[in-house]
Amino acid sequence: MKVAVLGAAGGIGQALALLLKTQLPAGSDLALYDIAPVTPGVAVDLSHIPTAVNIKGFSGEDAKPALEGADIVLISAGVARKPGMDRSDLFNINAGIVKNLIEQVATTCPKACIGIITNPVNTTVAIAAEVLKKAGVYDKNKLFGITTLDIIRSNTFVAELLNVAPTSIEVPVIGGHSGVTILPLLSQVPGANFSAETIEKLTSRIQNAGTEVVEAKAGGGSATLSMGQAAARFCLSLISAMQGNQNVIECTYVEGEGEFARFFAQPVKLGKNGVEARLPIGDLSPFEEKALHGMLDVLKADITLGENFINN
Ligand SMILES: NC(=O)C1=CN([C@@H]2O[C@H](COP(=O)(O)OP(=O)(O)OC[C@H]3O[C@@H](n4cnc5c(N)ncnc54)[C@H](O)[C@@H]3O)[C@@H](O)[C@H]2O)C=CC1
Ligand SMILES: O=C([O-])CC(=O)C(=O)O
Repeated sequence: MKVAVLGAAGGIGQALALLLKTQLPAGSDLALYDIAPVTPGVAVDLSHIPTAVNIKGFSGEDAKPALEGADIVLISAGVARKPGMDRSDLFNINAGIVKNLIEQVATTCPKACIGIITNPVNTTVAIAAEVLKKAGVYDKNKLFGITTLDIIRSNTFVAELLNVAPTSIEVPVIGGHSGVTILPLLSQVPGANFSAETIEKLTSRIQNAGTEVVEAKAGGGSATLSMGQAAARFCLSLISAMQGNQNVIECTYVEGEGEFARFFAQPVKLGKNGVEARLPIGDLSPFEEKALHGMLDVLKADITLGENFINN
């Protein structure tokens, strides 16, 4: 199994690389790529950790040496938010970065599963899909927007309120990955009978948790360590499913049947070739129904922006 991390010298990339170096199955290969010249050094640094994971670092304009033979490609290359910015403000720079990297994926490892972390995820995933389609290698079961951070945040905040172990909670989060498009399904959490007021406040906190970190870091970036953990969880789930484990389920932003929007975060069953089945979102409370229908214009516009970036 080979995993390539693109953007590996960044805040997320380094945290993710550390977690993968220590948690990938024995015998795995881990390739780190970033335009920053420090990247081979990040790999040398991590190579001193005694795990059976082979690690190599690559820098410069060419991502292909890192991508050769990759089974999974995780992309966090790009710029992060500063206070006062919205995720959509990152589009101008990050759209081109994702386009360029996905073009290299399409020619070097077209069968790899791809996890997009770079914001705005609602849009960058659409960009990736259109680039892969143009290259004739798009497989909608192998392209994921990584929304796991929304899930782990929800788990943490709900566990705090219920005063239970954080690891005992699993909140499904559907929609997309920005503002109102992030919809935690709190009504589906067993044992959580929150009041309407608590649900409203908690939903809003989860939707704005990225901003909570951006403001707390006061100009020094956005969530990196929790995102590293979230991406590592997603990657390890995917690997587990690719290796034949059954019933590996994660919420992730994928192209589905288009019932709500072309791309939509929902629970999926992962398997040997990426998405094995898209699972129903289940019963929604009236509050969640309203929020779901309220988000769709925003989500669809985010997706169209990405599609037009490649096709117009
Ligand atoms: N999906 C999610 O839930 C989350 C997404 N993010 C997003 O992840 C992205 C990365 O965030 P951080 O790691 O904090 O930023 P960072 O600035 O610490 O790291 C980004 C890295 O990308 C590299 N890079 C820039 N252009 C590149 C290119 N053309 N090719 C290769 N590498 C390139 C930079 O050299 C840098 O090392 C941002 O867009 C951020 O908004 C952040 C948190 C959560
Ligand atoms: O808020 C940001 O800019 C980074 C992000 O996506 C998150 O922390 O959820």
